[in-house]
Amino acid sequence: MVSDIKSLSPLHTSPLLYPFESPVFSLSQKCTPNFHTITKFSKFPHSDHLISPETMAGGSGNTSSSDRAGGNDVTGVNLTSKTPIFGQKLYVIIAITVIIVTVVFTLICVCIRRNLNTKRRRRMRVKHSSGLFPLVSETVKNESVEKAARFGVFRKDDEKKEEIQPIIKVVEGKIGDTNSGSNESGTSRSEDALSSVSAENLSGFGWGRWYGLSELEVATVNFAAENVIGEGGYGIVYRGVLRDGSVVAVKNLLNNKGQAEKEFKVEVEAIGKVRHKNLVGLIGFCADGAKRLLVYEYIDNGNLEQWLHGDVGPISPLTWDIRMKIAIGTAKGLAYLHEGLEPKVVHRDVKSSNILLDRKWNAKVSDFGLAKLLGSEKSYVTTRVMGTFGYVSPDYASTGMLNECSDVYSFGVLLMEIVTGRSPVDYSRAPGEMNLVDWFRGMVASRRGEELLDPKISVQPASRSLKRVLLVCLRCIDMDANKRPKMGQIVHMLEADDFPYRTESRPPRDTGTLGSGVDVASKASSTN
Ligand SMILES: Nc1ncnc2c1ncn2[C@@H]1O[C@H](COP(=O)(O)OP(=O)(O)OP(=O)(O)O)[C@@H](O)[C@H]1O
Repeated sequence: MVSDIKSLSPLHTSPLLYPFESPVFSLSQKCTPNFHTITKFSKFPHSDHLISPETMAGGSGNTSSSDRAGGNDVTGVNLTSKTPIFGQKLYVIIAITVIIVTVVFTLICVCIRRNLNTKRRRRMRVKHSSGLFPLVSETVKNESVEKAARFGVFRKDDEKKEEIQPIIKVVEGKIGDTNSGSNESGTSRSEDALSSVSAENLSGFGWGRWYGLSELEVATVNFAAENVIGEGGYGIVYRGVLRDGSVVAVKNLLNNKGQAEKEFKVEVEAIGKVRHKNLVGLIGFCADGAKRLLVYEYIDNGNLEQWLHGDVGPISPLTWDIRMKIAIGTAKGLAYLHEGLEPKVVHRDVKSSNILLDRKWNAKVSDFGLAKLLGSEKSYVTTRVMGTFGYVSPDYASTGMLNECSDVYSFGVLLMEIVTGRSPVDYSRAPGEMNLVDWFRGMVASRRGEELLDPKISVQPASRSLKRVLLVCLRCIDMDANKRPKMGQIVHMLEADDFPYRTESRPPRDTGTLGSGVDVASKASSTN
């Protein structure tokens, strides 16, 4: 027994552990006296004040004096003796206690640490959130930016650009001369005036930037095929990325018998200085030898023709409201050309492939290659008939006399295309439906206006809204060019909610002119 005790580590003889040993040192006893007693006991085993070793040893009384003298009289600390706790031996209980205390302590530490980390993270989240939009994880953000860049969808400062775009800058002073007169055919005097503008003195225009050919070659990777956006009658359009990272559209004009030079000058003259939210901005140019290139702001969502006639599935993403937004935007762009500039600009090629769209479905009128300038003192210019089949007004086609009313007619056809989803001329349709204008008039005249709606529009507009738009279409294609509304009026008609009802309440004379959609249809048909 004694040898057993001797072999025990000091920990086992620690007086603090005595309370587990005997009822004498039970936990119910006050701590201090016990501690004091125990300490004293270990130092002075014979003290009178001490509880006898016999008592501590459970009354065995077998402890030798030598043991006591050596300070090892720990008979009361028999670690192998059984305790009342589940009948376990003391050292087992001690070991379990030590383990439990260690585990609990570790758990507490872990909990405190975790709590601190969560608080710190919460603080960071609040710091980075504006509260206006949900936070996106960096991985997702990077992925979408990369994807966008790969597909040329947008760049970071696109939003900023959009805020800058709506600035309307009126052309300062006249550009070139304009003319009118029924004796001229072919090249007009305005074109003659334009031809005096050489590539070398373009810098005198005071707008845009002169790009070096090499700069545009780098931007388009040597005019690589994979950067081709599309090809029109006047050149190939490429997507390019300039040195500063901005994305542009570069039109490489075809140099066909000096055509490039001509188109170049016309575009530069017509829209060089013009800035309007609904007109594609011409931001610069390049003239190098015989080569002529135009640099435009890049519009990232294709053109209206693709969205109306492309493969978009059974339901078009172009809802009625989006279509109206596009129509109104286009009308505003044209209204600016006709009514906001001096000399006014007649576009001459209004059609769906020339209406570019951004990601917010803002319409941007593009392709001013056929544009004509028309001074306020002239009511028309006579010129070669140019434009696109199906959109050209019959009066201009038959006389060659051009003014803004021709654009209004083309806009009317475009609006029909927007409503119906049909092309102006479609040979794949039944004979009575090949020509959109004729079919459209006939349908409205027979009070079948509702059937005109593009079946790919999932949610039908209110009949009142549809009627209003049908009416605008018919007014734009009036056979009497002078009766067609101005583009500014068209903007108001399309934007006004109660337009048809206001006109219905007009006196009979006016009703005869405007009337309801159906009345006008009958009138329009009869004038045809
Ligand atoms: N600034 C631009 N941003 C993005 N795409 C453009 C831009 N300008 C033109 N495009 C696209 O390039 C293509 C060719 O345009 P372009 O104006 O040369 O010809 P078009 O209008 O298609 O045909 P047309 O010669 O009969 O007028 C079109 O698909 C058009 O959508």
